[in-house]
Amino acid sequence: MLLIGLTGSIATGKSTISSLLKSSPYELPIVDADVLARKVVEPGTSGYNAIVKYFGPTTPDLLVEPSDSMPETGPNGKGRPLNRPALGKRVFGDGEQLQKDRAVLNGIVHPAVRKEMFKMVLGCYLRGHWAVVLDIPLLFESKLDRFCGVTMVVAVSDPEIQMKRLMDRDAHLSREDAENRVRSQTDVRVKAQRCIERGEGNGVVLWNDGSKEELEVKLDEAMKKMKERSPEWWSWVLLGCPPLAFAAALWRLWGNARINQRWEESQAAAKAKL
Ligand SMILES: CC(C)(COP(=O)(O)OP(=O)(O)OC[C@H]1O[C@@H](n2cnc3c(N)ncnc32)[C@H](O)[C@@H]1O)[C@@H](O)C(=O)NCCC(=O)NCCS
Ligand SMILES: Nc1ncnc2c1ncn2[C@@H]1O[C@H](COP(=O)(O)OP(=O)(O)OP(=O)(O)O)[C@@H](O)[C@H]1O
Repeated sequence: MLLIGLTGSIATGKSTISSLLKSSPYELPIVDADVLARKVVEPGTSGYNAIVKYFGPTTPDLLVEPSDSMPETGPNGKGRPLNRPALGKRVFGDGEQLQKDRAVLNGIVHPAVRKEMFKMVLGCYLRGHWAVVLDIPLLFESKLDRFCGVTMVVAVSDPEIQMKRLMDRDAHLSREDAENRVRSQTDVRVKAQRCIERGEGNGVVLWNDGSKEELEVKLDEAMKKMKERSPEWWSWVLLGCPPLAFAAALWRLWGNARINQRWEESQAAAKAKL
């Protein structure tokens, strides 16, 4: 089964692409890291408890305010849900403390997300899907690209377009909040370059500065090429022969480790030149 790692930066169009891939003619299963990241911090989970313990004492508005519709102990007695915009203010940006707090939050959320992802991917493999889309904003940062047959980066070349789409969609964010969120991630053009350097067939960049219709056409071309390289019969062969599937996965891991080593060396060489 082909793992398609879909990434980009905030508001560059990942969800737009994943909803296209979910529907006809592709009808691919989607594993959405943002959705899982919400699930693993619901009241009562160990993720929720760890966040409340670490951030609670210094973040007075960490939980949703009690109200007529929100009891003090939460809707099911397990605590009130996290106030996500408040937690976002606490961790997004590039100050030292913000980076430290973000690393703590990532350390709580990411392992739980990876566990859920693994279960979902296994389910897709057992159902005989030829491919599954892993929609992961921090695909490269969390090194999950190692497991992907193809990485797909949705990027915009003009930062102003990204900022405008983010602020139009999330009207509650001030410009400063929006900039802090963008700055909390690797620049999307760097992700696009990294994707290109994976080479033909291993990396696809979808530039999304134009209209949604243009994006759809680009996606269609990319998916046609991908399907040619990874035909459906191959996923049935792998399903019928788990040792072969295991060997193919190891081969992929090794190939990706080499790709990533080349990228890190080129980044180090570029830094040394400065
Ligand atoms: C800080 C939180 C509570 C803010 O929640 P909010 O509902 O406002 O935003 P949401 O979760 O929808 O994220 C929106 C976008 O922000 C970006 N983002 C989220 N978390 C991070 C992070 N740790 N680092 C950089 N960018 C991030 C992603 O592009 C994401 O698509 C939330 O983003 C969070 O729990 N983040 C840590 C977990 C994480 O890394 N999630 C990303 C996928 S695993
Ligand atoms: N080509 C486009 N033209 C106009 N608007 C677009 C285009 N592509 C995406 N958008 C809009 O931009 C906003 C951000 O897109 P989307 O939600 O797909 O981004 P995302 O990368 O999934 O964001 P996040 O990282 O926050 O989950 C949405 O409101 C979407 O409708």
